[in-house]
Amino acid sequence: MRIYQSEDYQAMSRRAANIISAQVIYKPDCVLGLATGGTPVGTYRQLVEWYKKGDLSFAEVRSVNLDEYVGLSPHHEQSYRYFMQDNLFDHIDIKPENTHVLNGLAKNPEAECAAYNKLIQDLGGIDLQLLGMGHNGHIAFNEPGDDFGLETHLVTLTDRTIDANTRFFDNRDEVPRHALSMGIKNIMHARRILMVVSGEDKAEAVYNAFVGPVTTDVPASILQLHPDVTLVGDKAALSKLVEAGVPVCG
Ligand SMILES: O=P(O)(O)OC[C@H]1O[C@](O)(CO)[C@@H](O)[C@@H]1O
Repeated sequence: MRIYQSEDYQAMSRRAANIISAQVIYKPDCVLGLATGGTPVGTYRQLVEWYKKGDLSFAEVRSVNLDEYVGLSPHHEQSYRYFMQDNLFDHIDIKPENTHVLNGLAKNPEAECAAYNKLIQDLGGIDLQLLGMGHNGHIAFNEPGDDFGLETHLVTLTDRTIDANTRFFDNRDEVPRHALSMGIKNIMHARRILMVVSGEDKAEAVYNAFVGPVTTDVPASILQLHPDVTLVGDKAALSKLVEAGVPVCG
């Protein structure tokens, strides 16, 4: 596992975008696993900037997103499909048919999840999976206690996640209670994993995930068992790791 410590959010975003760029340059038709949430926004902004400068092309890239809220249409401003269009897809040359986000309006969520697992397999698996992490150590919407063996599945969000995501909605009641999410098994099958973390409020989760025991209580702790993980964080988010003496690259 490699840990890169960046001065601040902007530097962290640039570093993460560099890693994604390298993946796209080395394998132009790679499969990128993409994430939503506040943390990767700066990474996407940087990728768009480089694309606009002509440094990068996504023309052959395929993408699969981690999760989607149940009940939100792709046009809802808080849906993850909307987020991806708004933050990345609408600004680069990725082909619309090559971008994949779970359908939160699927009549049969189980069939939607099964089809998504097959899609990932048919694409040849994920080359690089970008991840953020929740305060309770969740990755995608895999909440504490969820089975590590799950593939894409229907999730009931925890109160803590609903609280954390209320900032994106008008009020707490509007936050969906369910989501469709890739499972830990899908994530662990990605060839490479890139996690981005920012802010002091994530420091404890980062510590628990990478220094604590591997346990379903902290879903991200499973990443300790993945052979190719890169963690990119700002100083604040990595502060407890550094205090504990975990070696980090500058
Ligand atoms: O980057 P943020 O906004 O802190 O979110 C962290 C995590 O929470 C989620 O947004 C889901 O609640 C994930 O998609 C993300 O990895």
